[in-house]
Amino acid sequence: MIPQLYPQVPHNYIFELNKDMNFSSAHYIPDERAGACARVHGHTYFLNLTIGGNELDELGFLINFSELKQLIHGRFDHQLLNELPELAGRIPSTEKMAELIHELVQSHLNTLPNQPQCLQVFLRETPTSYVVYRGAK
Ligand SMILES: Nc1nc2c(c(=O)[nH]1)N=C([C@H](O)[C@H](O)COP(=O)(O)OP(=O)(O)OP(=O)(O)O)CN2
Ligand SMILES: [Zn+2]
Repeated sequence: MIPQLYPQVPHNYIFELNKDMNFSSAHYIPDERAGACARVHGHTYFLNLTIGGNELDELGFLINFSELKQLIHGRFDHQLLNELPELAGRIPSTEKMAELIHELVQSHLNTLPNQPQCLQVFLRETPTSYVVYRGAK
């Protein structure tokens, strides 16, 4: 995996966990204003998740790294994003994907007794294009 630089998120949590992963997906932007992106094409997305919290679980984890990978890579890798039920009614832009990933991760974190928080989603779609999403305040 190519080392990435991504912005740091300010917070006061004792622990900050970061998980990097790639997933390869096809998509299209269903509007002629998107030009060539209106045709089905693929990306190897790079994702960095930043999770914060003050309490660990009985394993000493804020959240198991592999749970985060399963939650996102397991769902989006080698899929046509436009056809996924999670994307129903949403355009699979980088912005909307980052927002959805934040929702999926935070929903999972909300089930954990130690209540970690998803502080930042960094989603790179191409070598020259990325989005940072931090959720509603
Ligand atoms: N704000 C957004 N603009 C665009 C998105 C998007 O998700 N949000 N997506 C696309 C296309 O899907 C495309 O795959 C990526 O666009 P782009 O960065 O223009 O891709 P290039 O590799 O051609 O970029 P260059 O820097 O010109 O090489 C379009 N816009
Ligand atoms: Zn694209």
